[in-house]
Amino acid sequence: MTDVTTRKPLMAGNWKMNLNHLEAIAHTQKLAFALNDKDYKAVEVAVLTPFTDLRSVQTLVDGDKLKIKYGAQDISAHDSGAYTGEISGPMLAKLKCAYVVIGHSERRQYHGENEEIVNGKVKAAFRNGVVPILCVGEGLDVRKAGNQVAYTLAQVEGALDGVPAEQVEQIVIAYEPVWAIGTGEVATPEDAQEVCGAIRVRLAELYSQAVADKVRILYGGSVKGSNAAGIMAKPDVDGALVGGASLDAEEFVRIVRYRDQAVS
Ligand SMILES: O=C(CO)COP(=O)(O)O
Repeated sequence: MTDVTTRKPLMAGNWKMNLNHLEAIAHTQKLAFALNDKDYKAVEVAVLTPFTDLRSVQTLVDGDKLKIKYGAQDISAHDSGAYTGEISGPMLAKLKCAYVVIGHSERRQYHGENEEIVNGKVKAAFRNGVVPILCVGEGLDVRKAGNQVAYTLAQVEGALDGVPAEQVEQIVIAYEPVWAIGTGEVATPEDAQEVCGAIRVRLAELYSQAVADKVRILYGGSVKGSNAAGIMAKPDVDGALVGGASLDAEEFVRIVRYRDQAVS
């Protein structure tokens, strides 16, 4: 049994490598102008920006007391030192980042991030008080072979190795089937529920039902205003990690307001 009442839905926009710091300010202002207290009461809203945008977004959010949360798209496993080009947990914490995306499929694919690296980054985020949004999900070959559940659960277990229950209960896990990212190919609500539900069952086995009930599990992959309600209707889907559609303020607001849409 899952306890949906304790999990506030999270709609997080992963901007990927889009929007410079000036565009980031304009875009965040647009979102803030469109969203109201009713939205924030029902849903937590976050933007996950390129590193170069974070200081600008922080200044805007602090100055205007916005309720939008923000975070980064990657973190170093190390807290300081000779790691040219990397950004550390203490740096993100200083910018008051609420979240950091870890193990996105694009980083696994283009930057060779394996389970060990992802695990180190999850630990670095918790060490510095930044909540990881851990991305997992299978490619098309795994899906075609019908192994999506086993594959994704192995990623979850690898990423959480040695992470204590009191941290795990705060984590956000995003199930993003790689074949549905940026392709317009959305997993059906049933596909999303199958894997999100299996992740929760495994968390209950690894930790406890109480921990599993607290973890928010998002779906990601071609989420739009028109399909968000159907995905959100599933009991183990607690939000969405939105790529392309998060760059369009009106569309992202439609996703935040998924409750207004008919479940198709
Ligand atoms: O990768 C994603 C979010 O992290 C999903 O991207 P799209 O919404 O563009 O498919």
